[in-house]
Amino acid sequence: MDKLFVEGGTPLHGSVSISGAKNSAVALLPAALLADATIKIENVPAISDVAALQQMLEAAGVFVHREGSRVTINPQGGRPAPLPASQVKQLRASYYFMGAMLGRFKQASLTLPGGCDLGPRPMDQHMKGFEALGAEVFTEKGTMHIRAQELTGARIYLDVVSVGATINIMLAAVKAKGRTVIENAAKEPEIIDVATLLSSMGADIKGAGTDMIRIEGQKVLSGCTHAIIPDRIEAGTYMIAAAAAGGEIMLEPVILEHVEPLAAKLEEMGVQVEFSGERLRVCASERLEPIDIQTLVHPGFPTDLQQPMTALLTKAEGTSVVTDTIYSARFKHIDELRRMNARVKLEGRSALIEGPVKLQPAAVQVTDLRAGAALVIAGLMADGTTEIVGIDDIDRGYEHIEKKLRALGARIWRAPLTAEEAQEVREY
Ligand SMILES: CC(=O)N[C@H]1[C@@H](OP(=O)(O)OP(=O)(O)OC[C@H]2O[C@@H](n3ccc(=O)[nH]c3=O)[C@H](O)[C@@H]2O)O[C@H](CO)[C@@H](O)[C@@H]1O
Ligand SMILES: C=C(OP(=O)(O)O)C(=O)O
Repeated sequence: MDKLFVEGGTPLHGSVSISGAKNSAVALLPAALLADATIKIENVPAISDVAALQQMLEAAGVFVHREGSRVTINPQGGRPAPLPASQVKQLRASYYFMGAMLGRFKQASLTLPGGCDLGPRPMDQHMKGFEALGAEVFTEKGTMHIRAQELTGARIYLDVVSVGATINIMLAAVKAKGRTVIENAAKEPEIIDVATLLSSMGADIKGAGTDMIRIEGQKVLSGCTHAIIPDRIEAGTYMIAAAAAGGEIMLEPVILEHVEPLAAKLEEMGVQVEFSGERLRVCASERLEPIDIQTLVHPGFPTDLQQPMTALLTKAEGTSVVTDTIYSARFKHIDELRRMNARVKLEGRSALIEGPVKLQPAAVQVTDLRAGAALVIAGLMADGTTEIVGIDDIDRGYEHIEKKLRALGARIWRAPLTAEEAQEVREY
């Protein structure tokens, strides 16, 4: 276990290269189980969520080889073996093994997945989808079991717009008999990315990226090569970091439409954002206007950037209101920001952030992945050295965060925790 030190006060300058999207990668690796031949996935981020998924695939008898950012997966030796609970609990996306194993083996057994603690994260819509396809779902001693004699296409209306349920149902439905229609589907770019991989494998999927997805099931899916889209949340985090620390940075590659909701909000604050092809330039402003933000399903403002934005808004000149309509309790970072002198009031699902304040360095604890990003950004703004523990959560989703920030001129470094500190983080 490590901790991060961030010495604030240095503006960011230079270029940062954006890795492949975490939320695509974590679905694409399990999706490879569905193929009858080798799948090559390019632009795979070097993050601990991916490492855990690799171990889970290997536990299921699948050959996985990583070379640089390319991962080769040969799923032919795959079997519906129980997956190691310690890895399953490490991340939310372990749940994609349910859809992928159900599609491939007509059965799956999994302990409840982990991931960020953002308030209740039920999986009823995933189960509703699996049951509609003909599976029986039951839980025994904390393990979920899903079994089907045969999977048959069905019309499935999602009561809640869910990224995970949409992808999980797609994974099972590509191997079901006949046509599946997912109504009120989520429209996030990562869903299109998963559909692109499955289509390259020979699946027949129409409408990914709209709220109605139609899938004609196939008996056999072939091998292919697929490159993951750039991570819009990682890109967004560096955009916010530049606005917070000051300076001017270039990000590449970035897909304009994917970061548009954030770019629009930063521009409202007075930050300059310019696109040229897949390059994006962010130029900070001395004076930042306060803004209101509501997180929404795509193409609305992404909840995953709500926490980093809260940190930035402590610098705006006036009161900003951030409302998270997706997660009721995605505010655990607020207490840590308050330790750094932030003035934030919580009212239900909204945070009222009063600015501008000069953030002070403190010893702070990461409570979840994007809370970690928020604390790094706060550290870049603070007058002195901030010490951040619990950074395993940051490593779940950001490839070499301190190296990328250092290359932009930030003073940030990593050091091992003492035995006592490690114990405190475990007990937190
Ligand atoms: C690995 C991954 O891709 N994680 C992302 C994914 O999480 P995840 O797929 O878990 O998020 P969902 O889109 O499913 O959740 C959205 C909302 O629906 C609710 N819900 C979800 C499923 C369900 O069966 N029942 C239900 O009520 C959730 O509690 C939440 O309030 O999308 C979230 C919303 O963009 C992002 O914050 C996460 O980064
Ligand atoms: C909430 C997130 O991740 P997960 O769903 O994996 O917990 C995130 O990426 O911000």
